[in-house]
Amino acid sequence: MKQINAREAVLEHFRWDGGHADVWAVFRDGAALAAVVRGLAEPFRRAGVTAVVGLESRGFLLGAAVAVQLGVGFVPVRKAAGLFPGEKLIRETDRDYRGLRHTLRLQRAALGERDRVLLVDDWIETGSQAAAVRELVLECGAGWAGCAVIVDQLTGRRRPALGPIHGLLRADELPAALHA
Ligand SMILES: O=P(O)(O)OC[C@H]1O[C@H](OP(=O)(O)OP(=O)(O)O)[C@H](O)[C@@H]1O
Repeated sequence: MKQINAREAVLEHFRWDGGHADVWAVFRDGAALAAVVRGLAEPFRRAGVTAVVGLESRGFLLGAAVAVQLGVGFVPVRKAAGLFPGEKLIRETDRDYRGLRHTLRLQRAALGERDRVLLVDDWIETGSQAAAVRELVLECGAGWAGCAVIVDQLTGRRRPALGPIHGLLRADELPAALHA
């Protein structure tokens, strides 16, 4: 498979549809998906990461792929619905980019004090969901390695606590023509 640059891969395949970002379109192309996964993993290869955490739903796909790149396991954070066995830690988020609050769940046995955790997601905007994930991770006694995201649109107060944040692109780098 031809190797392409992660940023170029996103810019080529990313779509706006009815005013909404369609990040799934990036994943349909095998070379683009591979480039994005490598690009997300790269800044954290020597960061001592022992586990990747991913948020339902796109964070599941990307997080598991980045975990394989880093040679570590994947830990899911699920939203309210869906079977999720065992003891859970639970956090309510502040309002996210859609004005919604979510109930996030993490299996208590998934992480411990020896872990250093990287959050992988497609997009960060208000950081409300990432902040709740970080609280869950810390409640397990694990350390925080930062965030790897495709699009970094985070401004404001949450940035220092969630960092380092490595984004492949800033939201203002996405082609304006595609906003239509
Ligand atoms: O920075 P915030 O304002 O908290 O928003 C970022 C989160 O929102 C999106 O997920 P979404 O809730 O749309 O779920 P999805 O992946 O199932 O579409 C995105 O994948 C992040 O997880």
